[in-house]
Amino acid sequence: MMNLPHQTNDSQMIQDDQTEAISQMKIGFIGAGNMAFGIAQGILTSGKVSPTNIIVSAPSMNNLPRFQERGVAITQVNEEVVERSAVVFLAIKPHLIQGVLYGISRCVTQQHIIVSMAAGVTIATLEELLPAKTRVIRMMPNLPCVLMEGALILTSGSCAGEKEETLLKNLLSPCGLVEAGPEHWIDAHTGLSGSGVAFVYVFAEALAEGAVKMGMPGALAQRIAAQTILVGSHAHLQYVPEYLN
Ligand SMILES: NC(=O)C1=CN([C@@H]2O[C@H](COP(=O)(O)OP(=O)(O)OC[C@H]3O[C@@H](n4cnc5c(N)ncnc54)[C@H](O)[C@@H]3O)[C@@H](O)[C@H]2O)C=CC1
Ligand SMILES: O=C(O)[C@@H]1CCC=N1
Repeated sequence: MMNLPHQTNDSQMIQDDQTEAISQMKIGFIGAGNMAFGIAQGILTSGKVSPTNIIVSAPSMNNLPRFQERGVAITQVNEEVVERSAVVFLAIKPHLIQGVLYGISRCVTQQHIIVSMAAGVTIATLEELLPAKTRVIRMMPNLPCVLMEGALILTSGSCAGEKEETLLKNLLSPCGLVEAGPEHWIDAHTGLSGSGVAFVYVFAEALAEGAVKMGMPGALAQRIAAQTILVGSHAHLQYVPEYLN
Protein backbone atom coordinates (compact mmCIF):
# COMPACT_ATOMS: atom_id res chain seq x y z
CA MET A 1 0.00 0.00 0.00
CA MET A 2 1.42 3.40 -0.91
CA ASN A 3 2.67 5.32 2.15
CA LEU A 4 1.15 8.77 1.91
CA PRO A 5 3.01 11.78 3.38
CA HIS A 6 1.14 11.55 6.63
CA GLN A 7 1.11 7.77 6.79
CA THR A 8 3.81 5.45 8.17
CA ASN A 9 4.38 1.72 8.00
CA ASP A 10 2.93 1.67 11.52
CA SER A 11 -0.37 2.81 10.00
CA GLN A 12 -0.39 -0.23 7.78
CA MET A 13 0.22 -2.49 10.79
CA ILE A 14 -2.50 -0.67 12.75
CA GLN A 15 -4.85 -1.03 9.78
CA ASP A 16 -4.22 -4.76 9.55
CA ASP A 17 -4.93 -5.21 13.28
CA GLN A 18 -8.06 -3.06 13.09
CA THR A 19 -9.96 -5.11 10.52
CA GLU A 20 -11.06 -7.60 13.17
CA ALA A 21 -11.88 -4.81 15.61
CA ILE A 22 -13.99 -3.05 12.99
CA SER A 23 -16.12 -6.13 12.40
CA GLN A 24 -17.10 -6.00 16.08
CA MET A 25 -17.38 -2.23 16.30
CA LYS A 26 -20.67 -0.51 17.25
CA ILE A 27 -21.35 2.36 14.86
CA GLY A 28 -23.97 5.07 15.17
CA PHE A 29 -25.36 7.77 12.93
CA ILE A 30 -27.15 10.81 14.30
CA GLY A 31 -29.17 11.84 11.26
CA ALA A 32 -30.63 9.39 8.76
CA GLY A 33 -30.52 11.42 5.54
CA ASN A 34 -28.70 11.23 2.25
CA MET A 35 -25.17 11.25 3.61
CA ALA A 36 -25.77 8.90 6.52
CA PHE A 37 -27.41 6.47 4.11
CA GLY A 38 -24.59 6.82 1.61
CA ILE A 39 -21.92 5.98 4.16
CA ALA A 40 -23.91 3.26 5.90
CA GLN A 41 -24.71 1.67 2.53
CA GLY A 42 -21.03 1.68 1.56
CA ILE A 43 -19.99 0.10 4.86
CA LEU A 44 -22.80 -2.48 4.79
CA THR A 45 -22.26 -3.46 1.14
CA SER A 46 -18.63 -4.21 1.89
CA GLY A 47 -19.67 -6.64 4.62
CA LYS A 48 -17.06 -5.10 6.96
CA VAL A 49 -19.73 -4.37 9.54
CA SER A 50 -22.90 -6.28 10.38
CA PRO A 51 -26.10 -4.20 10.22
CA THR A 52 -26.81 -5.36 13.75
CA ASN A 53 -23.79 -3.29 14.84
CA ILE A 54 -25.22 -0.07 13.43
CA ILE A 55 -27.86 2.21 14.91
CA VAL A 56 -29.33 5.37 13.34
CA SER A 57 -31.41 8.17 14.80
CA ALA A 58 -33.67 10.85 13.40
CA PRO A 59 -36.50 12.88 14.98
CA SER A 60 -39.11 11.44 12.62
CA MET A 61 -39.71 8.10 10.97
CA ASN A 62 -39.43 9.65 7.45
CA ASN A 63 -35.91 8.39 6.66
CA LEU A 64 -35.57 5.51 9.11
CA PRO A 65 -37.38 2.66 7.28
CA ARG A 66 -34.68 2.31 4.59
CA PHE A 67 -32.15 1.64 7.36
CA GLN A 68 -34.49 -0.71 9.21
CA GLU A 69 -35.03 -2.68 5.96
CA ARG A 70 -31.26 -3.35 5.97
CA GLY A 71 -31.31 -4.72 9.50
CA VAL A 72 -29.97 -1.51 11.08
CA ALA A 73 -31.36 -0.52 14.48
CA ILE A 74 -33.34 2.73 14.47
CA THR A 75 -34.31 5.18 17.17
CA GLN A 76 -35.67 8.69 17.55
CA VAL A 77 -33.43 9.31 20.55
CA ASN A 78 -29.91 10.61 19.78
CA GLU A 79 -28.58 9.73 23.22
CA GLU A 80 -29.37 6.09 22.54
CA VAL A 81 -27.08 6.19 19.49
CA VAL A 82 -24.22 7.51 21.62
CA GLU A 83 -24.84 5.02 24.44
CA ARG A 84 -24.86 2.07 21.99
CA SER A 85 -21.96 3.10 19.74
CA ALA A 86 -18.17 3.45 19.82
CA VAL A 87 -18.00 5.55 16.64
CA VAL A 88 -20.73 8.17 16.21
CA PHE A 89 -21.19 9.93 12.87
CA LEU A 90 -22.84 13.35 13.09
CA ALA A 91 -24.92 13.37 9.90
CA ILE A 92 -27.17 16.34 10.57
CA LYS A 93 -27.16 19.72 8.87
CA PRO A 94 -24.51 22.16 10.11
CA HIS A 95 -27.00 24.53 11.75
CA LEU A 96 -28.23 21.70 13.96
CA ILE A 97 -24.81 20.65 15.29
CA GLN A 98 -24.86 22.91 18.36
CA GLY A 99 -28.27 21.76 19.54
CA VAL A 100 -27.58 18.09 18.87
CA LEU A 101 -24.20 18.15 20.66
CA TYR A 102 -25.81 19.97 23.58
CA GLY A 103 -28.29 17.11 23.81
CA ILE A 104 -25.78 14.24 23.65
CA SER A 105 -22.73 15.64 25.45
CA ARG A 106 -23.55 14.06 28.80
CA CYS A 107 -23.36 10.62 27.11
CA VAL A 108 -20.04 11.23 25.29
CA THR A 109 -16.94 9.61 26.85
CA GLN A 110 -13.23 9.48 25.99
CA GLN A 111 -13.85 6.01 24.52
CA HIS A 112 -16.08 7.44 21.80
CA ILE A 113 -14.88 8.69 18.43
CA ILE A 114 -17.18 11.48 17.29
CA VAL A 115 -17.03 11.96 13.50
CA SER A 116 -18.59 15.13 12.09
CA MET A 117 -19.36 15.49 8.39
CA ALA A 118 -21.06 18.88 8.83
CA ALA A 119 -19.86 21.28 6.17
CA GLY A 120 -18.07 24.32 7.58
CA VAL A 121 -18.16 23.21 11.23
CA THR A 122 -14.55 23.29 12.43
CA ILE A 123 -12.72 21.00 14.81
CA ALA A 124 -12.43 23.95 17.21
CA THR A 125 -16.21 24.40 17.27
CA LEU A 126 -16.82 20.70 17.70
CA GLU A 127 -14.35 20.43 20.58
CA GLU A 128 -15.91 23.49 22.21
CA LEU A 129 -19.34 21.82 22.15
CA LEU A 130 -18.13 18.39 23.34
CA PRO A 131 -16.66 17.30 26.67
CA ALA A 132 -12.91 17.88 27.17
CA LYS A 133 -10.63 15.19 25.69
CA THR A 134 -13.30 13.89 23.33
CA ARG A 135 -11.72 12.15 20.33
CA VAL A 136 -13.05 14.18 17.38
CA ILE A 137 -12.64 13.49 13.67
CA ARG A 138 -13.90 15.95 11.06
CA MET A 139 -14.53 14.63 7.58
CA MET A 140 -15.96 15.67 4.26
CA PRO A 141 -17.55 12.84 2.24
CA ASN A 142 -19.70 13.05 -0.87
CA LEU A 143 -22.83 11.30 -2.07
CA PRO A 144 -21.10 8.82 -4.44
CA CYS A 145 -20.26 6.95 -1.22
CA VAL A 146 -23.60 5.27 -1.76
CA LEU A 147 -22.11 3.71 -4.92
CA MET A 148 -18.85 2.97 -3.09
CA GLU A 149 -17.21 5.51 -5.43
CA GLY A 150 -16.95 8.40 -2.98
CA ALA A 151 -14.08 10.72 -2.13
CA LEU A 152 -13.59 11.49 1.54
CA ILE A 153 -11.06 13.64 3.39
CA LEU A 154 -10.73 13.41 7.15
CA THR A 155 -8.71 15.22 9.80
CA SER A 156 -8.28 14.61 13.51
CA GLY A 157 -8.91 16.88 16.46
CA SER A 158 -6.51 17.57 19.33
CA CYS A 159 -7.34 14.32 21.14
CA ALA A 160 -7.36 12.03 18.11
CA GLY A 161 -4.54 11.05 15.78
CA GLU A 162 -3.04 8.47 13.47
CA LYS A 163 -4.73 5.54 15.25
CA GLU A 164 -8.22 7.04 14.88
CA GLU A 165 -7.51 8.27 11.35
CA THR A 166 -6.32 4.81 10.30
CA LEU A 167 -9.37 3.22 11.92
CA LEU A 168 -11.74 5.56 10.06
CA LYS A 169 -9.85 5.07 6.79
CA ASN A 170 -10.17 1.31 7.24
CA LEU A 171 -13.87 1.55 8.15
CA LEU A 172 -14.69 3.98 5.31
CA SER A 173 -12.47 2.42 2.62
CA PRO A 174 -15.48 0.61 1.06
CA CYS A 175 -17.07 4.03 0.43
CA GLY A 176 -14.32 5.08 -1.98
CA LEU A 177 -11.08 7.09 -1.82
CA VAL A 178 -10.33 8.09 1.78
CA GLU A 179 -7.39 10.26 2.76
CA ALA A 180 -6.35 12.00 5.95
CA GLY A 181 -4.71 15.37 6.08
CA PRO A 182 -4.70 18.83 7.64
CA GLU A 183 -8.02 20.55 8.37
CA HIS A 184 -7.61 23.13 5.59
CA TRP A 185 -7.90 20.27 3.07
CA ILE A 186 -11.50 19.76 4.28
CA ASP A 187 -12.75 23.14 3.04
CA ALA A 188 -10.94 22.66 -0.28
CA HIS A 189 -12.48 19.21 -0.60
CA THR A 190 -15.96 20.54 0.16
CA GLY A 191 -15.82 22.59 -3.01
CA LEU A 192 -13.77 20.10 -5.03
CA SER A 193 -15.79 16.99 -4.31
CA GLY A 194 -18.44 17.45 -1.64
CA SER A 195 -20.17 19.88 -3.95
CA GLY A 196 -18.02 19.22 -7.01
CA VAL A 197 -19.83 16.04 -7.90
CA ALA A 198 -22.93 18.13 -8.72
CA PHE A 199 -20.99 20.18 -11.28
CA VAL A 200 -20.14 16.97 -13.14
CA TYR A 201 -23.87 16.42 -13.70
CA VAL A 202 -24.22 19.97 -15.07
CA PHE A 203 -21.24 19.39 -17.38
CA ALA A 204 -22.68 16.09 -18.61
CA GLU A 205 -26.04 17.72 -19.36
CA ALA A 206 -24.30 20.54 -21.25
CA LEU A 207 -22.32 18.05 -23.35
CA ALA A 208 -25.51 16.14 -24.16
CA GLU A 209 -27.48 19.30 -24.98
CA GLY A 210 -24.87 20.18 -27.61
CA ALA A 211 -25.38 16.82 -29.30
CA VAL A 212 -29.17 17.16 -29.06
CA LYS A 213 -28.99 20.54 -30.81
CA MET A 214 -27.17 18.73 -33.61
CA GLY A 215 -29.97 16.19 -33.90
CA MET A 216 -28.93 13.32 -31.62
CA PRO A 217 -31.72 11.77 -29.49
CA GLY A 218 -31.54 13.05 -25.90
CA ALA A 219 -31.29 9.69 -24.13
CA LEU A 220 -28.45 8.56 -26.40
CA ALA A 221 -26.66 11.89 -25.98
CA GLN A 222 -26.93 11.59 -22.19
CA ARG A 223 -25.51 8.05 -22.21
CA ILE A 224 -22.62 9.02 -24.48
CA ALA A 225 -21.88 12.10 -22.35
CA ALA A 226 -21.78 9.91 -19.22
CA GLN A 227 -19.58 7.32 -20.94
CA THR A 228 -17.24 10.08 -22.16
CA ILE A 229 -16.84 11.50 -18.66
CA LEU A 230 -16.40 8.01 -17.21
CA VAL A 231 -13.61 7.13 -19.65
CA GLY A 232 -12.01 10.51 -19.23
CA SER A 233 -12.00 10.05 -15.47
CA HIS A 234 -10.50 6.55 -15.69
CA ALA A 235 -7.75 7.86 -17.96
CA HIS A 236 -7.12 10.82 -15.65
CA LEU A 237 -6.91 8.61 -12.55
CA GLN A 238 -4.31 6.47 -14.31
CA TYR A 239 -2.08 9.39 -15.10
CA VAL A 240 -2.78 11.77 -12.21
CA PRO A 241 0.57 12.54 -10.55
CA GLU A 242 1.55 10.62 -7.44
CA TYR A 243 0.65 12.34 -4.17
CA LEU A 244 2.99 15.26 -3.66
CA ASN A 245 4.64 15.88 -0.33
N1 LIG B 1 -25.55 15.61 0.92
C1 LIG B 1 -24.30 15.71 0.57
O1 LIG B 1 -23.93 15.59 -0.60
C2 LIG B 1 -23.27 15.96 1.62
C3 LIG B 1 -23.63 16.27 2.92
N2 LIG B 1 -22.66 16.53 3.84
C4 LIG B 1 -23.01 16.88 5.21
O2 LIG B 1 -23.72 15.80 5.78
C5 LIG B 1 -24.65 16.28 6.73
C6 LIG B 1 -25.99 15.69 6.42
O3 LIG B 1 -26.35 16.14 5.17
P1 LIG B 1 -27.51 15.38 4.36
O4 LIG B 1 -27.43 13.92 4.65
O5 LIG B 1 -27.42 15.81 2.95
O6 LIG B 1 -28.82 16.00 5.05
P2 LIG B 1 -30.30 15.39 5.06
O7 LIG B 1 -31.20 16.57 5.21
O8 LIG B 1 -30.46 14.44 3.92
O9 LIG B 1 -30.33 14.51 6.39
C7 LIG B 1 -30.28 15.11 7.64
C8 LIG B 1 -30.88 14.13 8.63
O10 LIG B 1 -30.81 14.69 9.93
C9 LIG B 1 -32.04 14.42 10.59
N3 LIG B 1 -32.20 15.34 11.72
C10 LIG B 1 -32.70 16.58 11.70
N4 LIG B 1 -32.68 17.09 12.95
C11 LIG B 1 -32.14 16.14 13.76
C12 LIG B 1 -31.85 16.03 15.14
N5 LIG B 1 -32.10 17.05 15.97
N6 LIG B 1 -31.30 14.89 15.61
C13 LIG B 1 -31.05 13.86 14.77
N7 LIG B 1 -31.30 13.88 13.45
C14 LIG B 1 -31.84 15.02 12.96
C15 LIG B 1 -33.07 14.54 9.51
O11 LIG B 1 -34.27 13.89 9.90
C16 LIG B 1 -32.35 13.79 8.39
O12 LIG B 1 -32.57 12.40 8.55
C17 LIG B 1 -24.63 17.81 6.63
O13 LIG B 1 -23.90 18.34 7.70
C18 LIG B 1 -23.90 18.07 5.33
O14 LIG B 1 -23.13 19.27 5.40
C19 LIG B 1 -21.32 16.44 3.54
C20 LIG B 1 -20.94 16.14 2.26
C21 LIG B 1 -21.86 15.88 1.22
O1 LIG C 1 -25.09 19.46 1.63
C1 LIG C 1 -24.01 19.80 2.14
O2 LIG C 1 -23.88 20.46 3.17
C2 LIG C 1 -22.77 19.27 1.47
C3 LIG C 1 -21.51 20.03 1.64
C4 LIG C 1 -20.79 19.71 0.35
C5 LIG C 1 -21.85 19.19 -0.53
N1 LIG C 1 -22.94 19.04 0.09
